[in-house]
Amino acid sequence: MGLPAATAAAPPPLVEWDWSAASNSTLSVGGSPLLLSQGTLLWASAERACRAASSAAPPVASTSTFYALPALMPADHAARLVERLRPARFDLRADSVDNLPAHEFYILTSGEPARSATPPLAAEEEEEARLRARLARELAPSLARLRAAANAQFGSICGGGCRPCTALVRRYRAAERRSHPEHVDAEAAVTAVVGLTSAREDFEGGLFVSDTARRLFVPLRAGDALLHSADLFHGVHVVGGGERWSLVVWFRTCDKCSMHGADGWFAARAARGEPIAQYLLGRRLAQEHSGGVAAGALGGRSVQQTRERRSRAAQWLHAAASAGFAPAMHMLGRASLGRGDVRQAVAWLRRSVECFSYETDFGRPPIAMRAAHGDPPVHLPSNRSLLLVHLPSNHSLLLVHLLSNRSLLLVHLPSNRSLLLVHLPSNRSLLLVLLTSNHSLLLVHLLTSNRSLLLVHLLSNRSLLLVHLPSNRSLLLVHLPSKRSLLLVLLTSNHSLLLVHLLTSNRSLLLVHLLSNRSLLLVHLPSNRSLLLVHLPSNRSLLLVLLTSNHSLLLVHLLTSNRSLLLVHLLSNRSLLLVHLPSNRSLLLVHLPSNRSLLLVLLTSNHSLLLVHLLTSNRSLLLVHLLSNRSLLLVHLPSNHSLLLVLLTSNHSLLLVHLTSNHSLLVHLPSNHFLLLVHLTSNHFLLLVHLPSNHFLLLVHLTSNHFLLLVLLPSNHFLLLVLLPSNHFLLLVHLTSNHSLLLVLLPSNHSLLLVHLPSHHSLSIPPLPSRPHSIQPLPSSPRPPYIPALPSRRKPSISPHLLLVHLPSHHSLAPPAGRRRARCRPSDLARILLKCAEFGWPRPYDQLDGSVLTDGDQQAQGLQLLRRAAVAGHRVAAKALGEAYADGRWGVSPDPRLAEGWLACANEADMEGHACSDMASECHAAANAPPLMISIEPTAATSTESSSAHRVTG
Ligand SMILES: O=C(O)CCC(=O)C(=O)O
Ligand SMILES: [Fe+2]
Repeated sequence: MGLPAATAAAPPPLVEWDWSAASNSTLSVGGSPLLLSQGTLLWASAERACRAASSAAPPVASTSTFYALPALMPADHAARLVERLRPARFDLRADSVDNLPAHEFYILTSGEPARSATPPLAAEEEEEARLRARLARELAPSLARLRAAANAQFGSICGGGCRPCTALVRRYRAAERRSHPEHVDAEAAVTAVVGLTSAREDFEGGLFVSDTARRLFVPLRAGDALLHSADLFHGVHVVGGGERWSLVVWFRTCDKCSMHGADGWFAARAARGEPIAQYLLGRRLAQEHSGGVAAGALGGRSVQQTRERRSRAAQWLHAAASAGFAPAMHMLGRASLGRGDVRQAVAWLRRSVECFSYETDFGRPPIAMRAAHGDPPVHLPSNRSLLLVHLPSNHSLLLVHLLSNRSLLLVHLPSNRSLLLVHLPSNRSLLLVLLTSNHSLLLVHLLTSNRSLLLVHLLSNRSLLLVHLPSNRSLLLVHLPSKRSLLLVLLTSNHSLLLVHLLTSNRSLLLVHLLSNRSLLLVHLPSNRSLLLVHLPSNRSLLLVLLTSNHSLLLVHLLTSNRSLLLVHLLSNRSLLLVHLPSNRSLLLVHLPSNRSLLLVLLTSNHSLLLVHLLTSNRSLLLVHLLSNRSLLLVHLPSNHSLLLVLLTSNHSLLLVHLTSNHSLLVHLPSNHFLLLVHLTSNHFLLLVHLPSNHFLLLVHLTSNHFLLLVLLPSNHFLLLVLLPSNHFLLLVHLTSNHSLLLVLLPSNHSLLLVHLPSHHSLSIPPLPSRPHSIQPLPSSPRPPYIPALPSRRKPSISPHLLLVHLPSHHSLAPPAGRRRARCRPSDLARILLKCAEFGWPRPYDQLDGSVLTDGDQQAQGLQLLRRAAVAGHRVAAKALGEAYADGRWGVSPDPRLAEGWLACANEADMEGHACSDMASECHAAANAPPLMISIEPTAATSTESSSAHRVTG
């Protein structure tokens, strides 16, 4: 499969920055001294294997300088800031670095207390505004010290004009976010990071700097700060437990918080051949042409100028990539993806991952894009949770997520759009949700810790079937058909059975109670409120009580042990009672009350008992038959023609059949306490649960589209799950008692995917035989440096604990290139994306950048998705739309004004990070316009960046 993750080296060790060589200096700020410890990161030449053969000379080495400011802020101020923010709502917007929820709280934007990012209730909004203002006040002395240091140490960047424009608090903790992949802060002139909790005390790891060969952790304690410029490649990784909080301050220049004067300081270094500077320059040019930092100049730029900037951006990025600089390769990959060139994108992104010397999340390509290229994408985040996505050729989607706490989340979306979701949390409970294409819902929740089982089945006819099997082995079954009758069966741990059938249509009630001593209690309350009660105690005598609405009482007690008969009849109203005891000792009893219901009891010579109760008012029929072998047969046929049948055989097993007018339910409970439940709904769904006495659970679900779901949970906590949809796709998940996971996937193309993940935490994806790479120059780039095929540079590290085998039908480990391509059309991907969008998955367009859809015959949908994403504040989408209108790609007519409008939206997002949601309303008019039909009312040109977006109509 040749996954990038498979070829990545081992996770980086926790190496700390060595400050012993740092040169210290002191700055006086407001009369008090500020200690500065200088660190230097040397960008050594990239490994030869990562460099292009065409770049003969090794790249120019360069350095990135940064400063540690010990105790910049008093530690108790840092602690107070954390405490104030603990109850606050953190922003979960997609992070611009890794697209995952950011978990950050903005205090300042544009140098002022930030506005709320998401519109909350007014009262909450006000409270947040007060909190921000208060934090801004409290932070002012620390920000002043940082500002002085930034202007003093980075004078060539700031020109003395740097001011704190953005301040935000980030939080890293379990179940939220543990890391922030490597990046440069390209949109800040200078950055300061202040630790709010202490490395080594509150957490391990934390902030690190990287030269792509290794990560060096900078152990900031609460109150310590790190000051750096855009050429510092850095990230965060918190190892193990613990909580890290940090204050991030982005400095920009002049009163308007722009990048004026601070955006080109690396140009000369780029020209000298420093890859990091070439990368920054390429990035910034790319940003500018798409409405990036130099927004002010955008209004006046022609489409031709935009093209030129893009081509220059590509040239610089190619230069850095040729020198083996992995982040530049990553950016070129993203650019290829934006153009819909999936193959080229994969080549670049794969290379960017390989050119790191350690395992990192940086550059991990979007999941679906990798799937489109034919690789079952495996995502292994640094917290060692496992995300596996398999997109077989039939476009069904299988997603398995195994979290570090060993809980398992499995989502299967077959091509017929039914959805299967299995969640197996670490406490070994199982949650299974199946939403088929006809919108019926199956939900199984199995809490293995106490072994209780909850099963909810909501059929498309809106009838509801609920089975609850708690740990004490009692069984509760509720069936609520669409006609609102209710069937409830309770089988308690002492093996007594309670069955309640409430037909709401006529409101008659049937209740059967089979006690643990195996006596039977039966109560029938028809709509006319007469009461029929049959009690068959364990000594096999029969007690029958009938209390009609007219208060007459009929009581029959038949003691079979001595065969004596006791009969009491109290007729309050002239109803008729008839008792017949023939010579063969059979007994016939007929009761015809004034309401003309009929009660008939027949005790034949072989001592079997037949009881018929026909309530003529609603014509429902109740029949009890106690055969000589002492089995009991009970038939209830209510007026709605549903049929309820209970048979208690001589071996005390119970057979219960409920056949409603829609042909639905059958339950069999044999004497050895096996439970067999078959549910056959009118739309031919079949649900079968088998629970043998040794607590194995077998569940089979066969929907009308021939989808088969089978779950087997043996008593030793093994879990076996087999899923066979109509397209012959087989999924088998086996979770053994030692908590290791075995997953077998056999798609319709007969390829086999097997993942074995043992219980201990060591997890790695084994590599597969390396395939030759062929990275082609980007078509849009004017004579870009050519990067030839490279040999795999590292020896794969095979973990003995993980077995991953992918065996396609022709038994080779990698399908031939032609076939791979055949499966990898962007239009396949488009279908998947549309499907995701249909299910309302969170921001599918984020994963795909939306733009893959704009390839081929689905441009209109692609544009619509991009538009939706842009309106939601997604700057990549706004950028892509802007570029589309600038170039006239994806079938849109070139339109400089629209291009400008969308790029301005993207730019606003770039500038403020969180301003997209506000821009959403400004972009709204443009966004709601039907695709390809947008026109602009002619207006006088204005200089404001985003005003054109307001003017869009149609
Ligand atoms: O949290 C940190 O220490 C740094 C975060 C960071 O690098 C950023 O937000 O750009
Ligand atoms: Fe950063």
